[in-house]
Amino acid sequence: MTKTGLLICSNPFRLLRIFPQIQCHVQNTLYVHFCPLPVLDKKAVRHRLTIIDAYKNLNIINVDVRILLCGLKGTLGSQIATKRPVDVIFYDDHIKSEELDSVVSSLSNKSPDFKTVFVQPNEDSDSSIDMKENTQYNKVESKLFENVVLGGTFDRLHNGHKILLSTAALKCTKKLTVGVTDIIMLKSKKLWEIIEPCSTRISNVEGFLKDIDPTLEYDVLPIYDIYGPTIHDPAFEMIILSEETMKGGELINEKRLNAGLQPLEILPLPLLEEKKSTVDCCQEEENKISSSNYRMRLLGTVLKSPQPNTNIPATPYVIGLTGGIASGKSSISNYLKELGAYVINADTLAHGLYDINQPAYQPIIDTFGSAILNVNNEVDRKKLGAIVFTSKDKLDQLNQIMWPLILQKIKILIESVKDHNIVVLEAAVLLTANWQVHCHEIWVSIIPEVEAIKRLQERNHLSEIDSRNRINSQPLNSEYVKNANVLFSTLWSYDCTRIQIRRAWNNLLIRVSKIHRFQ
Ligand SMILES: CC(C)(COP(=O)(O)OP(=O)(O)OC[C@H]1O[C@@H](n2cnc3c(N)ncnc32)[C@H](O)[C@@H]1O)[C@@H](O)C(=O)NCCC(=O)NCCS
Ligand SMILES: Nc1ncnc2c1ncn2[C@@H]1O[C@H](COP(=O)(O)OP(=O)(O)OP(=O)(O)O)[C@@H](O)[C@H]1O
Repeated sequence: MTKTGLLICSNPFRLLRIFPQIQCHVQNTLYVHFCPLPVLDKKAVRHRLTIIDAYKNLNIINVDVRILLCGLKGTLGSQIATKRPVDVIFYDDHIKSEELDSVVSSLSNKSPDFKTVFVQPNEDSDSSIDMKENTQYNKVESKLFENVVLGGTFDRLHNGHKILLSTAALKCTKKLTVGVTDIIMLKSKKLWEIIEPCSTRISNVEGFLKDIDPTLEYDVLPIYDIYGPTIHDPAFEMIILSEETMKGGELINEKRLNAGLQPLEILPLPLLEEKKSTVDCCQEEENKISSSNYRMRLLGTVLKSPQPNTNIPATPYVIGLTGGIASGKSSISNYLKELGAYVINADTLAHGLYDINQPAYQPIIDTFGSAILNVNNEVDRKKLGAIVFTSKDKLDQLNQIMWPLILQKIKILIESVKDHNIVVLEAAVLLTANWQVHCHEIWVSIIPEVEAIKRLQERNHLSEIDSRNRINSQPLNSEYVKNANVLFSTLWSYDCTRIQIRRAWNNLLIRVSKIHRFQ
């Protein structure tokens, strides 16, 4: 298995018959270079369109495919400068030996021990229509523009993004501007908390573009509204949009006209559909290839590797499960219990401490007065909640009494666990109380604030204001996510929650068994 491959292909229409032959030999990146095609004839235009079909059908390979544009554009200069060093050069049976030699010598970034490997397409027939021409794209005429612009979020660059960017680069002859949405524009998106930082997305877009076509000038910049620079710059001539963002294109042109600028020519591209797998995939995923689907698939996986915690015993392995109010922690720990974990619930421990004769009883009366008792002289948690969730000082006072007592109970319980390897410590206050130091890893559940309010109104019969007060007494989702080794969201169906938990549990068992093997 090699990290990076370069496939020299004689004809874009043969790609799909060649890919299966080489996918098992490449681990990370596969560059594709087409031997130069005649420029500006009808066939060349069709070949350009084939890029769309190629990326569309390449989901089968789990590698980062990058189709180099120099062969298609006829702009091959003296060098093919890939960002990553090429370990293997594959070439098909129509590539002449002098063409192979020419590409090998013009490839500037090769591993010292690179190899060349001949690939025979899958079947013997020499059909050149392996990828059916997509009539949808035949409307795209061959007109080229000096200055092209497009925008997007570009989280975790996928084939849909690659089509947009490649089409823009193919239509462009001088400067390509890409607006990348800043995080402030994204807070209504699904799982926005794990969208890559804007700087990472910018550098990924720039890196991809420079890789596929180093001959153009690029300006990849953050944007803070849907317009970015499009409404001020007279130089822009064309904008590439996906079907979903057509409305944005119309708004841009309205503003341009109002500012006395030429409207942009609009090239809309259809969204790429994605076939859903029936296992290990939430049915709520979107039918198109999308970054939100990618983010959903990260739920239950390790987002950040846990660092060994040598301050606590290796066994039992303690997972701190936390997240905002009503984020589904109890549902998650119930399922983890079914899977074999020992669950400690900090809320339940706290409740027990309020009983008459238990250590919190008297300090609570001393601090909050006997008005918080009910007719049976028991602590009325509803009354206490109404006081502490509307006053930060009061909540701090309660925490100062309760947290050391709860922690004492937690430690005793963890020490007493004999017949379980994995303990789940469920606590909304895990991070604020600094109890993560008693855990080996942190698992976090998040839901959007509107959903938390809805659940608190339904489950706890709280008013919207009381719900907000409770939410505001806890860290923001983004704060929880920063600390998460594994992330869940219970925003969708119970089935979807279970898929995430099974994924996390299966991975956890592998991690834990490795740790125990090395002891
Ligand atoms: C204030 C109290 C009496 C309200 O009791 P009530 O039965 O209405 O709520 P319950 O205990 O089930 O808590 C529900 C949720 O409120 C949130 N919450 C509870 N305590 C806190 C706190 N100190 N800070 C922030 N959020 C909290 C959590 O999301 C919790 O899951 C109770 O929550 C409490 O004793 N809190 C202080 C002790 C504590 O920190 N417990 C939480 C351990 S995770
Ligand atoms: N897909 C889902 N997975 C889990 N819980 C869900 C889901 N959909 C809705 N819920 C509901 O969300 C509510 C909150 O769940 P749960 O009680 O597990 O949250 P919690 O984080 O433990 O709350 P608290 O912070 O109050 O202890 C419950 O009423 C639960 O039924």
